[in-house]
Amino acid sequence: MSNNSITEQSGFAHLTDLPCYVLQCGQATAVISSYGAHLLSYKPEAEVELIYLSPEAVWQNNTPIRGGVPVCWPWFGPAAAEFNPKAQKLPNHGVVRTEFWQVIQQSVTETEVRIEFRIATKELPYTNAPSYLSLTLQLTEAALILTLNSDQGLQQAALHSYFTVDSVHQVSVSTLAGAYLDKVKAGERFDQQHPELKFTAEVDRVYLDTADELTLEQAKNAVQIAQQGHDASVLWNPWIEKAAALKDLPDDGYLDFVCVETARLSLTTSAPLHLVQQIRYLGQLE
Ligand SMILES: O=P(O)(O)OC[C@H]1O[C@H](O)[C@H](O)[C@@H](O)[C@@H]1O
Repeated sequence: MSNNSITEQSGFAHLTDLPCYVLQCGQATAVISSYGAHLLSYKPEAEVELIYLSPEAVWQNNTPIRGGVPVCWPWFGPAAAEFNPKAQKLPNHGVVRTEFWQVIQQSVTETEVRIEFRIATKELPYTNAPSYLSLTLQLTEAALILTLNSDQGLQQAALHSYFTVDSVHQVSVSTLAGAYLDKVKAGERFDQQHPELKFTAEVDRVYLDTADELTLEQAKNAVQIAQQGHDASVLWNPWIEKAAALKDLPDDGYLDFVCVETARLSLTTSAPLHLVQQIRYLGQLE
């Protein structure tokens, strides 16, 4: 008999009263909130946390949680004109980060623990919008898999994962190739020169046509990030000045995480969404 389980819990870390579900599969645990269907923690082993949550994150008053894995949908970043025909003031990264989602399925087996959240689209400011979004979290002993699904319609989406690191100065993400748009340089297009990206300044890059697998390596350990259904991966670290400007991040908080985001950003397709990010701990490095 396994001790695999799903348990409801009120609050996680300093986020008192936040409604959460704790999943356990063998030694692995994950914590996800129904607010934003927001993953807050993934520990493949008891003492190993892979996800960063800002100690200054808040969730009341329509604020998205800083850290974890925010779900960006149905647009990414500031809403493009296609999503915003009336040029309204719209939230960054869409509308589902600050909504409560419904749990529609839970299952616990010997090998996998799974929970599925769903949210129906409220009135969106544009036509040709999809009607729902669902997020499935699958936890096994070997990996955590997040999957976003929705029906047809114009939509962008991202699993905006914040990975915790010992020091941003000792992190690299590989294997990167091809073109990227550099949002730090007004979206200008560049070609990646090295297969590895190291963080030495603000990074906000949209890599187009990225590999299906990326590796986040730091001094002591490594994490594999496998993706499907994406047309881009976004790498982000706000660095010193932007971190200081973010109210819900400590000034030196930028040292403690990098974001590796699996995204679908195309504005020229209305195909149903199926976006997957799988996180696998590769363990201690020799
Ligand atoms: O502050 P947020 O709305 O959560 O956005 C945080 C960041 O998300 C993504 O990584 C974008 O590429 C960045 O431009 C943005 O600053």
